[in-house]
Amino acid sequence: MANAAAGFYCTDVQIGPAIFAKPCFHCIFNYSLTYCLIMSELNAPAGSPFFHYDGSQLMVEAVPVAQLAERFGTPLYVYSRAALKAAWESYAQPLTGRNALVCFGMKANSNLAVLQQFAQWGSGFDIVSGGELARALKAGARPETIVFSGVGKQDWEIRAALDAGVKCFNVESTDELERISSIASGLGRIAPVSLRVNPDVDAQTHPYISTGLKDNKFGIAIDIAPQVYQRAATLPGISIVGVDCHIGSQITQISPYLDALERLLNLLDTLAGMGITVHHLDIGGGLGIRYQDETPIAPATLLDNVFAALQERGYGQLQLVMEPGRSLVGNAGILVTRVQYLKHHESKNFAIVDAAMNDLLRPTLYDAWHGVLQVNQPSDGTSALVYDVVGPICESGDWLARDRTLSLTQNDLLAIESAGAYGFVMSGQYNTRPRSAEVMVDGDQVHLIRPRETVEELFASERMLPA
Ligand SMILES: Cc1ncc(COP(=O)(O)O)c(C=O)c1O
Ligand SMILES: N[C@@H](CCCC[NH3+])C(=O)O
Repeated sequence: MANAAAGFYCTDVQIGPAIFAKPCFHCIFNYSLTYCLIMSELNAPAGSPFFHYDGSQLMVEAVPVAQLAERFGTPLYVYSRAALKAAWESYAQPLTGRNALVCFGMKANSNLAVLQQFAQWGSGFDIVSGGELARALKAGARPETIVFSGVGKQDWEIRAALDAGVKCFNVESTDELERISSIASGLGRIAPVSLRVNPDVDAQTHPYISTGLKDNKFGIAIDIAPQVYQRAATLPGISIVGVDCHIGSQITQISPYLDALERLLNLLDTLAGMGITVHHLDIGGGLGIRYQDETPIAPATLLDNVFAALQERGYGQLQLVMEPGRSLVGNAGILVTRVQYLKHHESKNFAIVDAAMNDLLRPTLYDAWHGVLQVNQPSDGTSALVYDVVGPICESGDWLARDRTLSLTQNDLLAIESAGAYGFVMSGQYNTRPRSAEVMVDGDQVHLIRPRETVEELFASERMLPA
């Protein structure tokens, strides 16, 4: 691999589309090309080329994390642009030359700068609200690459999506279908529609993020899908363009995808028998990432299987749409936090940090495991203890990590790994805590992509009663 210091770039070697717009910091750190690509494909958290140690200092690309914490304060979300790009390429490369559209499931991370990068790389977007539509458009999304999912689309959101000219509505109920038709007809429009089918498949993930079982609120039961399509075909404001499903999130087995696909292909057969044909098949998002020791499925593996099944069943001409969220951003971000106090109870040691459940809700909500790194690895032999890393919020559920062996003193910095997906977007202001800042690192460049909220901003729009 070329040496960046000598003025060569990764784009000089044959790795498909250029992953790096800047000199390749992988090379600077003397990683091999194979290593870079394997790490990118596995989307590995710390230890990846994007978040790595230079001596005892944790770096994001070419920037020391401690420097970012000094400059912007903590808690702080930090994203690596190169990690985003590598994750994007893990989909884009296997899709080269294929009839496919990746629509980033932007609920995972909707910062405008993040959306802007994906839009520039050619991504479409999966949205679930009028707010997400506005964000996507602001960030440069092309409306014809936007699919609109969600069980509760409101009239104004349907109108906004029609006005924008989205690719399609992923319709999740018969009531919604009727409403979209009536709004579209009222506007003299035809709404492009794909039914989100609930295939009753167990995604083998956390129950809160499983969406394709018949007891989940999502989609239209596959048993009744043919009759709903039949109804759709008769409605004045509807044009049928696709079939859609999304069975859940943080999926690490391929079998649920293939089971769902099999059911969708059977449905396509039934529809064809009814004279209904579609332009695209949307298999949703859901690919998992490595938080701890999971073995995620590489997008290329899933795609090879999906395209093989489509060919075999005679649907090779369909456009394949995907809606990945977490796997595009999850391991491209960390949450940096500073230790405030250390506290030792008889049976527990607590590291009380300045980030909390309002900043990263996943541990509280799902018992989720996130890696914890010391931003400066101690060299002075500070003795390690087993800590619960907890926040300042008045809830016992306010924890970020449990039972971690760390060598800590007050004011040390920690990095919570795999925080790029469902991190900032799920943050709140509980306990009147301003939401954190977000920065994006690009090689040795640092961009503040969302300043920290101020306390005053938190209640600036509130009104007191007359005295
Ligand atoms: C309809 C839909 N599409 C895409 C996604 C993105 O999923 P993930 O982040 O698991 O890839 C979600 C969230 O689970 C979703 O609900
Ligand atoms: N918020 C979830 C994922 C939800 C997926 C949305 N359908 C998580 O943090 O894992």
